[in-house]
Amino acid sequence: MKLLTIEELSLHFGGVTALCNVSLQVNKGEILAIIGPNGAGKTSLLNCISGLYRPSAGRIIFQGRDITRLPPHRRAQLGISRTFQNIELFKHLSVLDNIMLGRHVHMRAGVLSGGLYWGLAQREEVAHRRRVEEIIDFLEIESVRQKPVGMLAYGLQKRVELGRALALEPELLLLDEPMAGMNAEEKEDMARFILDIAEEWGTTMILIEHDMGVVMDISDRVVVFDFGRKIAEGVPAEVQANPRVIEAYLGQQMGVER
Ligand SMILES: Nc1ncnc2c1ncn2[C@@H]1O[C@H](COP(=O)(O)OP(=O)(O)OP(=O)(O)O)[C@@H](O)[C@H]1O
Repeated sequence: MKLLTIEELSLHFGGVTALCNVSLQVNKGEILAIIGPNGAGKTSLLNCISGLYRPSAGRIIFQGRDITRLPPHRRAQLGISRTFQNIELFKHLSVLDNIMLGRHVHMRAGVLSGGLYWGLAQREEVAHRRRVEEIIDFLEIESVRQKPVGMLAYGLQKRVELGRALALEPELLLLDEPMAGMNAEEKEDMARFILDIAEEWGTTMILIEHDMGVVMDISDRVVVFDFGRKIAEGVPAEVQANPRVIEAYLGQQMGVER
């Protein structure tokens, strides 16, 4: 079953073509990896899906609904959540509070109604906290839950960012290089969490990743970008053996000049 359909998407920045006529489909429950050289358009695609960028042409259909013109917060309400290439957290706030912020789309009691109907606001707060605690347990960060995020090691901060994105209870989770800058052990942990999210919650994920070992291990399908165009897609083994992909990207990764 299709969760997301991208139809002939293009995105231009002045004379730069970030995306050119890209079409792809994402099935419900799958882990789709996006790979390609630097500047290929991978982050631009995620930005178009989350609503940060408005495409120059094309359509984005999520759960049968055209979301191309919806602002980011409406897409979040529909169940699209993301992490960023560079960690976007409030460094001085605790792990718990940062993840709690990810619940905002589910909060009904605003400041005013919270004051008027204190009971409702309090009940809501308790329910949200319970959910956040579950996520903290799931990500195995109980021991640092009260610590300011800025004090944590980089790998743990990345995990907190994943927690904030999960707090939205997304249908579709967009992960922009979730393992960038991590050591082997941290990468292994992150890979395990991604697989567990898919298994426990059935969350569909699109992930940008440069580490081919990780891509091969955890993704159901791989889409390859080069110069803003989709140049290949398929199951990991298929893509890895594709001569065009080897020329554009994998050869480069293995130290072969383009
Ligand atoms: N906000 C922007 N303004 C101008 N140009 C941009 C902007 N965002 C992206 N681009 C350009 O669009 C092209 C695609 O960039 P994008 O960041 O999507 O590539 P990428 O595949 O994610 O690269 P990387 O692996 O380095 O993150 C690049 O040429 C980039 O310079």
